[in-house]
Formats: sequence, C-alpha cells, structure tokens
Amino acid sequence: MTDFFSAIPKAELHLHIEGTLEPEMMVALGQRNRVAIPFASVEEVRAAYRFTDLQSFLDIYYAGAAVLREEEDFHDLAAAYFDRAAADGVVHAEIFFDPQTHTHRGIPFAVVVRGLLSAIEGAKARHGMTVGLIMSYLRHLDEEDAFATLDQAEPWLDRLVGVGLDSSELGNPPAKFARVFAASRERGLRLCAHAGEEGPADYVREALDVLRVDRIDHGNRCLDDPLLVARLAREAMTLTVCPLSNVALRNVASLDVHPIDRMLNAGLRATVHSDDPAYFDGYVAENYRAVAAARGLSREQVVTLARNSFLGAFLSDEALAGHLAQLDAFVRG
Ligand code: HPA
Ligand SMILES: [Zn+2]
Repeated sequence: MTDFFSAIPKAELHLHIEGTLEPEMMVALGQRNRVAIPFASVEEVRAAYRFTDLQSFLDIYYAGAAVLREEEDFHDLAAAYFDRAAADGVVHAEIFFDPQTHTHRGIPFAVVVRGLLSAIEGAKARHGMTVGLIMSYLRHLDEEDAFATLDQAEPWLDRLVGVGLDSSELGNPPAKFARVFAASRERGLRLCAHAGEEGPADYVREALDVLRVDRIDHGNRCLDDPLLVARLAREAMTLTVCPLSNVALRNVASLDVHPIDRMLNAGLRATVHSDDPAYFDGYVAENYRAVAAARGLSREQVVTLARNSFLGAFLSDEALAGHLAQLDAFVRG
C-alpha cells in the first residue's frame, strides 16, 4: 500500500537485521544450508510467534538465526530488507547486527560483515539509500565477550557507524558494559543502547551517565520518572520507539494506549521504528500507520516523527540538511 505513511521520507534507526528473517526465508535457508529448524512449515513458524515477553521472543529469534551460515545468506537477508525499506519510504537506514549470535555458532565475523556490506552496496545502487551498520553487543554475555567482538571488528571499523547493546535487558544493566563502550567510543564509533524496554528508568539513566550513549533504543520506561523525562527532553536525546514490538512483547498493553503522543507532548525526541519486523508483523511504515491510527496522531505529529528520525541519525550536517530539505519538500507537496 502506497500511502502517506509509506511515502513520507524517513530514517530507520532501530532495526535488527536478524529480525527481518521472514518465515519463508527461514525455511528456504534451512533447506539450502541443511540446518534443521524446529518447524515443519512456514505456517508452523508463524504459529510459534506468540510472545509473552522479551525473552520468549529472543529464544525463537536466536533459534531462527541458525539458518544464516554463508556470506550469501547475510546478503540475501539484508537485500530483501532494503527492498522492503525502500518501498516504505526509508531513505537512510542504520541497522543493527548481532555478531555474537553468529560467531558463537562458528560463523566468522568476516562472513557476516561481507554479506551485509555487499547488500548495502546494492541498496545504494538500486534505491539511492544510505546505510550505516551498527554492531550490537549481546548483554546476556559478559563484557569480555563484547571486547573479543570489538577485537574481531578491528579490520572493519571504518565500515561501522556505531555499537549498540541488545538482548535480555533485565539483570543486565548498561553499567556491565561501561569499559567496552568507552573503548568503542575511543575507536570513533557512535553509541546506542537498548534501555527502558523491559528494564527500569534507572537503566536509561545509566545508559546516559555510564555508557554516555548518543541515542537510546526504546526508552519507554523513562515515563515512570518525570525528572528523567525532563532531562531527556532538555538534552534532545533521541528515543527510537517501536510500537508493534512494544505490543508484541507486552511492554505496552495495546496500541490504543501506546505512549508515543505522550512522549512527543513531553518534548521528547521520539521516533518510530520496526525493531524485528518479520516477528512483530510490520515494517516501519506499518508502525507509523498503526500507531497513528490507534492514537489519532495528526499529520503534523507524523511529520515530527519523520523529522526526528533524521535528527537522531548519525548523519553529517550536510546529509542531514539534505534529508530535512527532502522532507520539507514532501510536506509542501
Ligand atoms: O527488542 C529487542 N530488545 C532486545 N534485544 C533485541 N534483539 C532483537 N530485538 C531486540
Ligand atoms: Zn531492538
């Protein structure tokens, strides 16, 4: 469907490339690579997607990633994503990948990155899309493992824009990764961290104070803490909010009570993204469309979300100005 929500130019800032593995591709790659998955059909895969919390999702998400083995697999996964993103009005994407999910299965770091980088070249050529790659540390593993991952990334550092922090949040506070985030910053990488998705507002504060992040992924739970909200607004800190994910993982009861407009009204630089769209039933335009309908967002509020996505991106001043001009031209029609 091409409508206002898919046409408006936007940046995707919160997307796990492993979370774009559609059931059809999971089954096809399982066959291509002779990797057994615990599902007999595409329908069985889909039927398994009934999550009760973050961990129940992560268990299936990591199991599904087992079909990704060859450079070509990572290429095909990302190329399919970029085609969908282009159709959704994404002109700039900063995508997460989870190296440890693959290196722990014996897949070399270089295989993953080479596949993703060749798909990125294709997205530039086919869609004129610009793409940044963000290496995300798995927080359920220890900091030493994250340091080993940073070492493996050394030959590729100029191809990465930043690092992130994802996986099981509760019990794995940001401070656990203080040293590896400092080391990542010293290598010129930008920093983001998932915080306040399931974890408390204090994890958001820790991501700011201890990790010194440039961007917060999710951040919803900041709303429990008015002083923190005021600070995030004052610092113009971007929060990459994922409405369909929030509902699928039961962090928000339903879209009808999603706080996206509360966040905007509080002066927060909130943006809307898709997280793991193959698992949560909707890419970025569908996230815009669904939350706008459920919350009755005005056209102006939707434009603010798109503008915030560019303001929160890791773009040069020149590239940012170009995207904002493109958005303004779109709004003027
Ligand atoms: O929503 C998420 N939260 C934490 N880790 C993740 N890894 C993929 N998606 C997510
Ligand atoms: Zn996420």
